[in-house]
Amino acid sequence: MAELSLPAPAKLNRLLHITGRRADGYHELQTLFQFLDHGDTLKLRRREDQRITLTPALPGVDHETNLIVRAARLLQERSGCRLGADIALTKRLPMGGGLGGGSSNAATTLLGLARLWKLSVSLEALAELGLRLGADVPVFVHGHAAWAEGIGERLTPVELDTPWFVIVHPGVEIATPAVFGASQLTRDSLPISMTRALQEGPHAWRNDCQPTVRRLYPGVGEALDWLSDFAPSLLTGTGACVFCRLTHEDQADSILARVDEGWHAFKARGRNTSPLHQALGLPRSGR
Ligand SMILES: C[C@@](CO)(OP(=O)(O)O)[C@H](O)COP(=O)(O)OP(=O)(O)OC[C@H]1O[C@@H](n2ccc(N)nc2=O)[C@H](O)[C@@H]1O
Ligand SMILES: Nc1ncnc2c1ncn2[C@@H]1O[C@H](COP(=O)(O)OP(=O)(O)O)[C@@H](O)[C@H]1O
Repeated sequence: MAELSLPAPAKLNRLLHITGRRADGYHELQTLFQFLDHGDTLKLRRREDQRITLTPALPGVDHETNLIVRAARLLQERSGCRLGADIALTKRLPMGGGLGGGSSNAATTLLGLARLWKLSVSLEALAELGLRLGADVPVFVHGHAAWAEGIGERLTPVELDTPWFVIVHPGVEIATPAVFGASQLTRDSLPISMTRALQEGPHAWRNDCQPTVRRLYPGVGEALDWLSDFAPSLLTGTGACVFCRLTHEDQADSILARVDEGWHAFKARGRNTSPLHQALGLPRSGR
């Protein structure tokens, strides 16, 4: 096998609490991650030399800083592998949208190249490597919906409801550090147990970044208000995407038919097993 075509799915933060701030400035979170059956696609082709090529380039992202290239290089270094890859990216996820597209691209690169280069490396080791690229990478590597703590790397697999979602990107770019650096951000939510969060259920779930993001980016507030007329809506991650949960696909279709022109919107189904793991035929992660 010299070529693989693999999904890099989006994630949603179905709940996100900020419970503290570490000495290094990173924030302690409690969050529920779930995947969507919508995302980017990576085509990976093995090279016999060590070059990593990527097409097309992403606007505003240098080749060497692209998370796909960084993930490939880390894996070469960690494994001592002398092979390379030509990588073609079909980008569907908005960048900086809170859907974890960059992190998911990195995870797909790690798992895909490990397969293509026939490396014997555990998911645990790949997740550790991935964490160096971003706090969200480990959940994409492990591939199961999860309750996450720490900065998002301490994962407990969970089974969540798998409704339809409508996801709206209000055309606003949000840099994660800008939200985490905001003085008004709530950083002292009381930690709750995973059991309690799951018992309370989706109607009680909130995102602690939402009030700050609303204040800093009025366009996100407009999208939240608009979507909330159809169903309860939340911000994912630090935004800019907002989403609502629906029982039937036709409800999603009727919302999509009314979306504002300046907004990008799509429907997707929640998935507790990552489409990446399904495509690779991996058994459910044992953690
Ligand atoms: C908030 C979350 C929730 O899923 O999602 P996004 O909205 O970015 O997708 C993530 O934890 C984001 O993870 P990720 O996007 O990988 O962030 P990183 O690259 O590790 O961090 C970017 C910057 O955000 C801040 N940061 C990030 C994570 C965290 N727990 N505390 C932080 O303070 C730091 O300033 C860091 O330098
Ligand atoms: N392959 C990649 N895909 C998306 N973004 C990338 C990639 N490589 C680097 N980045 C950078 O990471 C930032 C965060 O991207 P992304 O993961 O899509 O958003 P978020 O963290 O909000 O979910 C982008 O704005 C971009 O500068």
